[in-house]
Amino acid sequence: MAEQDIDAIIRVRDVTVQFGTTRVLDGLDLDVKRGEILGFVGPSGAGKSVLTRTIIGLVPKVSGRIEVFGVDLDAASSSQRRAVERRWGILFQQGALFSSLTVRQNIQFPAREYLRVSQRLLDEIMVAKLVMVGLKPEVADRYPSELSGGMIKRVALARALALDPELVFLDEPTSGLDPIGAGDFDELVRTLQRTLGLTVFMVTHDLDSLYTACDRIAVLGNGKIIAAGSIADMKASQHPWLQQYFNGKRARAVVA
Ligand SMILES: Nc1ncnc2c1ncn2[C@@H]1O[C@H](COP(=O)(O)OP(=O)(O)OP(=O)(O)O)[C@@H](O)[C@H]1O
Repeated sequence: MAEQDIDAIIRVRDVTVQFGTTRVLDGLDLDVKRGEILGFVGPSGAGKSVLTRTIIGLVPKVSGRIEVFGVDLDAASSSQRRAVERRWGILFQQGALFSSLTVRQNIQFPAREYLRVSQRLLDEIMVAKLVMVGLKPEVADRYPSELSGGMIKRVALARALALDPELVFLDEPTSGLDPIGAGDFDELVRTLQRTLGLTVFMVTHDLDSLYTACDRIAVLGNGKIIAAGSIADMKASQHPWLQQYFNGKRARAVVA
């Protein structure tokens, strides 16, 4: 086995997904390496969320193979699958929090599902995670409707971190935040990734996030990865979508 394969926390091979006759992913290959923040971009509707949901097993694939932590999730037993799920955390784009649950209940949700521990320990874990994402323990008994957009994202991140994951999926984590809030969130993700040694798979449209938070970028187009590499690689690409995205007006605003 090649060394880069050993370091791939997520390995996607020849994956095809379609809905009815519409093929969204078409023989897609992608590696996410241990300890990196991979920014996953592409045109709206290209299938970024579909790939994320396919990796975590929420969308069935027509063909192909996906390994997470070296485990082929199709071949895994339910207990092996649960063991893998226990090692990842997810921040979904929509419905980031359960609106009928308090912050405390939201953050404790995964722990209740996967751990058999006392309420006291659950509360300790919850407070530790709130502090980790820069929130005060006092927000624990508020409902999502009583929080700002930035606080909701932070609570959702705290919930994603509840089980001390090694891998985190973030689906457009900065969408809906103002540029300062988004910048703060990027910095938080970067800091947590460094201190906790996380591997992060981040779907984003946010050019600032790609510049400041991501180690590597993969671009989805026509159901496949059309480019993967550094910002410099993206800017040097002759692909029309990459040219427009990384060298267009908005890109210049970011680097100016
Ligand atoms: N459950 C589903 N049933 C049918 N079609 C679906 C389903 N989920 C996604 N699609 C279709 O798959 C395509 C890719 O959707 P997806 O949400 O992954 O795009 P995306 O790249 O994440 O877009 P955006 O950047 O706008 O969030 C879209 O055409 C979408 O309508």
